[in-house]
Amino acid sequence: MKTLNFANGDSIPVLGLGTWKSAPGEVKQAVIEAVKAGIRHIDCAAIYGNEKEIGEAFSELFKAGIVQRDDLFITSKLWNNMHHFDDVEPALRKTLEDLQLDYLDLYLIHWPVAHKREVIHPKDASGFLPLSEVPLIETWEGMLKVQDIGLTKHIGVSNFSSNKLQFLINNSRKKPEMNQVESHPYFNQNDLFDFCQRHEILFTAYSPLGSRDRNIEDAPDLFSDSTVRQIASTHACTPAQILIAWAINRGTIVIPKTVTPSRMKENLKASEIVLSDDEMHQLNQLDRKYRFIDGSFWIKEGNGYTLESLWG
Ligand SMILES: NC(=O)C1=CN([C@@H]2O[C@H](COP(=O)(O)OP(=O)(O)OC[C@H]3O[C@@H](n4cnc5c(N)ncnc54)[C@H](OP(=O)(O)O)[C@@H]3O)[C@@H](O)[C@H]2O)C=CC1
Ligand SMILES: O=C1CO[C@H](CO)[C@@H](O)[C@@H]1O
Repeated sequence: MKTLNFANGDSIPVLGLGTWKSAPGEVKQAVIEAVKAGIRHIDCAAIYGNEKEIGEAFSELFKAGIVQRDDLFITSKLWNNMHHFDDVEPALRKTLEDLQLDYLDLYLIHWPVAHKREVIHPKDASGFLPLSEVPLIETWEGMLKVQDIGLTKHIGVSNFSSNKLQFLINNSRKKPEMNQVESHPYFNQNDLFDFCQRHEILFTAYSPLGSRDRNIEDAPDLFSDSTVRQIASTHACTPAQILIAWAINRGTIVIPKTVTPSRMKENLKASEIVLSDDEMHQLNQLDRKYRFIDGSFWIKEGNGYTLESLWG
């Protein structure tokens, strides 16, 4: 499996398994099947509500000797209600307990949005905390601490704009090692990707297939796109494989979610597809700045967040 490297030489497999929406009752088997198929990178988050079951999968895989801990690259994310400096370590310890691990490979701040500790999903403005009260730099200091004490090898962020990354670069002793954001040919995020490359920050593309299990009303369908289909037919592969190959050929990490074993193999195989410069150009031309995760769920009247302040 192809990998990219962190500054210290540690590697991350370019293809990972997403686990959002992988339901209790299916996610354990999905992770076991994925690892058996050869996937070595699993993307988790406390908010996905399935880390306990994923932990059972890891425990079984290790006990059966199918892989060892250091064969896997495991990511998780700090939820928005644990942004205070003193909350970061307990949040990560809970994730480690659920995943039955001693350390993570990568821990990310999930969103540049803060909630009150007791509020997981705010219904209105009263559940939020303004960033002036819990500045992102405070949360980032908490991330540095959990890395220093060995609970995670690498630290980074998710859903951060270049301005927010620049702020951490300017104001901290260590910059994020990863930014995980939405990216696919309808929203290629070229500028943000360039920024990350210039600053040696790795870039992970989430929802690379268009978050298809959410059935978003009026959403465009990447699989029906005529350019994607035509390139798929040239390579005798599926549209999903072209979308994954596009992400990998341009130098990003990509984390398609699936609970279907045949798709795990299909997605893994996509990492071997080499796209020509012309094919990459055609796919890059498809950009229409379309977000399947538009962040509007964070904007509540009077909470101080706007789409401009979220993504800008
Ligand atoms: N940091 C963040 O804020 C976010 C992170 N993420 C991460 O990124 C991951 C992926 O994004 P997500 O939004 O889940 O959506 P994806 O774009 O990965 O789409 C997942 C859907 O595609 C289907 N699928 C997967 N492979 C294939 C294939 N080869 N052929 C046809 N259909 C396929 C899956 O079906 P099935 O499972 O039924 O096989 C599922 O319905 C998440 O699971 C999560 O780990 C996602 C959103 C936000
Ligand atoms: O990773 C993600 C999926 O789940 C979360 C909501 O429950 C999203 O906010 C987030 O972007």
